[in-house]
Amino acid sequence: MSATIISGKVVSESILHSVADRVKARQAAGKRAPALAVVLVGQDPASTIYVRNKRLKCEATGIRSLSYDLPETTTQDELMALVKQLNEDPSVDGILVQLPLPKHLDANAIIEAIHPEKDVDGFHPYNIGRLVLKMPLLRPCTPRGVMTLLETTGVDLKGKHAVVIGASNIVGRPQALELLLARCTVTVCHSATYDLPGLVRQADIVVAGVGRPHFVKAEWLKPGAIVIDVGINRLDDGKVVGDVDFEAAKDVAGWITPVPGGVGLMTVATLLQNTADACDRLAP
Ligand SMILES: Nc1nc2c(c(=O)[nH]1)N[C@@H](CN(C=O)c1ccc(C(=O)N[C@@H](CCC(=O)O)C(=O)O)cc1)CN2
Repeated sequence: MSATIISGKVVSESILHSVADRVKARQAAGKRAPALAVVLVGQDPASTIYVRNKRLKCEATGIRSLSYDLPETTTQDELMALVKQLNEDPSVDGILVQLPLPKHLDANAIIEAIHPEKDVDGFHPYNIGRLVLKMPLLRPCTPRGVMTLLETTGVDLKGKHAVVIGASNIVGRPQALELLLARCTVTVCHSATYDLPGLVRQADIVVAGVGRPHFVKAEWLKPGAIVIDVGINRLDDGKVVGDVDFEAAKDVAGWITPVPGGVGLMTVATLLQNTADACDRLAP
C-alpha cells in the first residue's frame, strides 16, 4: 500500500488565492485591505525565515503588512507598549508576535495583552477558551490548518479515533480541541504517556507534534491511517525532516503529509485567513 500524499503546497495555495479574492472583493466594495502587524524580537534564524515568509504572503494576497523588527534587548515594558499601541490602532486587524521570544521576555503575558479580536495566532486565553466551549472565534493557525488538510481527504471524521502526540500550547492542546469539535474521539499523548506505540496503533488519525526527528515509526501505525506530521526538525546536514519516519510510514498509512511541503505551509496560509476573518469583523 502506498499512501496518498496530502500536499500542503497545493492546499495552502488554494487558501491564499481565496484570501486574495476576499481582499479584492473588500476593495471593490470600497473597504480597506486587511492589515497584519508582525512583530519579531531578536534574530533567531528560523523565526526570521518564518516572519519573512509571512510578510511575503501578505504582499502576495494584498494584505497590508506592518513590520516591527525589535532588538534582542527589547524589554517586557517596551514590547507591551507596542502591543498596546497596535491594539488601539483601528487600521490594524491582526497582531502576531513571533515565538519563541528571547528568554528574558514573558510570552504568556505578551499574548494575553493582545486584543482577543486581533489575536490572529489564536493563542489568547479568550480564544482558546472559546475553542474549548465549542464557539471558536480566532483559531490557532497550525491546528486549523491541519483540519483543512483533513477535510481534503474526504474522510468523515465523526467517531474516528485521533491520537495527538505532543501537548504543547501551540499545537497539541488546540489540535485536540479541534478534533473534538469535529466529533473525533481524542487521545492526547505526551512525555509521560505509557505505551505510546500501543495507543498510536489504535489511531485512525495521528497528529505528531513532538519536535523529534523520525520519532513515529511505521510499525506503530494502523494500516490506512491518516498521518499528519507537524514536526519541523533541522538535521546537522541542514535537511528538514518531520516527526514521522515518512519513507517507511508512507507504505502503511492511507494518507500522509510530507515535511517540508506539508503542515508548515498551512500555518502561514491559515494566519492570512484568520487576518481576513478578523478584518471582516473589525472593519465590516
Ligand atoms: N507566533 C507564532 N510563532 C510560531 C508559530 C505560530 O504559529 N505563531 N509556529 C511556529 C513557526 N511557524 C510559524 O510561525 C512556521 C513553521 C514552519 C513553517 C513552514 O513553512 N515550514 C516548511 C519547512 C520550513 C523549513 O524548511 O525550515 C514546511 O513545512 O514546508 C511555517 C511557519 C513556531 N512559532
